[in-house]
Amino acid sequence: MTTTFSSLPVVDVGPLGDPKGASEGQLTALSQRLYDVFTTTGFAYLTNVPLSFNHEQVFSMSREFFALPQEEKMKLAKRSFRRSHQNTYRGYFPTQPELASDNLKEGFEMGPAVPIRTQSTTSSTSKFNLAEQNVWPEDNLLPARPKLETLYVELQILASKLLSLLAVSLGKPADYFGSYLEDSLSTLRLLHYPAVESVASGSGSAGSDNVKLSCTPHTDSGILTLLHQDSTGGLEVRNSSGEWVAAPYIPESLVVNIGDLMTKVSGGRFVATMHRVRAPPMSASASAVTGQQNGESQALGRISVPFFFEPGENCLVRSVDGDEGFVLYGEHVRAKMKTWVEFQDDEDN
Ligand SMILES: O=C(O)CCC(=O)C(=O)O
Ligand SMILES: [Fe+2]
Repeated sequence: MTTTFSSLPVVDVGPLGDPKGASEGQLTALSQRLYDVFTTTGFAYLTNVPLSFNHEQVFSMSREFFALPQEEKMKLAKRSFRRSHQNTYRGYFPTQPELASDNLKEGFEMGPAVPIRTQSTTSSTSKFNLAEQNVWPEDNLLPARPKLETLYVELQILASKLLSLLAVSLGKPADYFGSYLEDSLSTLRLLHYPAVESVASGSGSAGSDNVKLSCTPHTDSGILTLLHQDSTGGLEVRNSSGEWVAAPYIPESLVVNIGDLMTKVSGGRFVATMHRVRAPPMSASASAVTGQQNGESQALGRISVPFFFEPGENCLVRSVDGDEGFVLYGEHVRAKMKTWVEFQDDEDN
């Protein structure tokens, strides 16, 4: 159950990056701490994360992508946006102001760089190929590509370390989630929320319900999300009293949260907490996509970079209590996609 928290807890995961390896005592303490936060808030900040890129580097990789001319981004559009394209799951999605003005975001999604070889058992009737290869801009239009690929690998390693700790916290061996790593489909998503004209800077309190949103209230559908957010702010998390609690920027931290499927896996112990993102005001200057112009920072919105840890398509996902049957991850994600705005078009999934 979510609790009536009024701020998100901070978890120092420094020991995970210790080159000498974390001690047994440190791992036990971290495992217990993660259990505590995921059974109460379902959300936390992670500090001292073992990644080679700092925030400025991550956000500049992302800005590099969004600063590409729209026609270059549209060359990478998923098939729901460009019928002639082959890519269905990876690639670019543009903003959809008509379909979803309260979900105003453009994004670029990448999966593993190494091709997935295992044949899917869930794809025969679906038009989505979850195991498809990444798409990238031509030539040297995106020099950040190798860094993004490295970031992906490092986030996958961090997620797998966190999963080991969670397994132990649930009374299972540290390698209990090993099968989730096989042909894992994890997604690194670059998101840009354009600034919205009608939003005054600093308007409305975090608790207010009457606010303009750029990402509607939702729970994440999968296992675990690791989020880089820039200093614009706007992420809010709902507590058990229904209040929206601000999750402001903490320099160099990642936000971590539990997805719906992990709630099932944990036998209902871990909570997938509802969250939303407020529309960035025009005066937000943290994440100018095109950078400095005439010496002034351009107010172009918010950048965030969620990494969704996803098992392989054929992974059997079941409760640690062994009492609820199982779901194939591929089936789970295909069912969820029908509800996501960036996969909507006029055909069935
Ligand atoms: O941009 C954010 O801070 C959150 C994004 C998010 O919740 C999502 O993509 O699932
Ligand atoms: Fe989310």
